[in-house]
Amino acid sequence: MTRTVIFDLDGTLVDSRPDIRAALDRLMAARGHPPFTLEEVTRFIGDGVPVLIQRAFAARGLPADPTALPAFLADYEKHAAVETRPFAGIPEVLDQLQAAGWRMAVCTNKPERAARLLLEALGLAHRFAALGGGDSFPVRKPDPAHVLATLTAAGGSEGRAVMVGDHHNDVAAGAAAGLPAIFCGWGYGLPEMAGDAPVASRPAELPPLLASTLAGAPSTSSK
Ligand SMILES: O=C(O)COP(=O)(O)O
Ligand SMILES: [Mg+2]
Repeated sequence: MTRTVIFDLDGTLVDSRPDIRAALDRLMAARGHPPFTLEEVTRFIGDGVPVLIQRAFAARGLPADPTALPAFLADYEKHAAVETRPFAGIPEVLDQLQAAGWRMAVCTNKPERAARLLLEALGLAHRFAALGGGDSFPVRKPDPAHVLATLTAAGGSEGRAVMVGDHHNDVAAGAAAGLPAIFCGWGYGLPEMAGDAPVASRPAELPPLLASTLAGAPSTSSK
């Protein structure tokens, strides 16, 4: 029976911070505000673009602006793959997992259209059986329904799936969905966000860790 790995996107498969930061800085510059540091932007990422914008505006003491989200997205979608690249080792890991028969999906809080454009620009889109974006379903991570809907769309089954991500939202959504999770130490999350999840410190550790994590997980499905 097929095994499925559900990957988070930002901070897990791709280092998207430079282009998120650039689009955010253009948004702020248009309002007469200075750019953010990479560290500031790192803390804004993880809960989707609407929250990213809220955090950026709050950091500059700006009131909410309903025009900011569509302006950011229109700009970011055009420039999502200028500097964004897969983390070193990720393409090889995807090759290995595919060869080992793993089905792969992406469950990201990034809006679906931007995520799809980015994966296509990087030549990675064809790898994934499903893409669940931050606006694909009525809920998003840490809500487990986001993970489960992505798993269903990929044709996977709950007892044979693992969630892989770099943020507390990924670990929490996986756990609440009944899926074991692996925390990616190379991403944007703080180390304590791993909780009890096993930690991969670099992408090459993922294939063996995925196999052992799934083997050690209680089976919740006979499908
Ligand atoms: O868009 C975000 O804030 C985070 O996206 P991710 O879920 O792929 O990490
Ligand atoms: Mg992430």
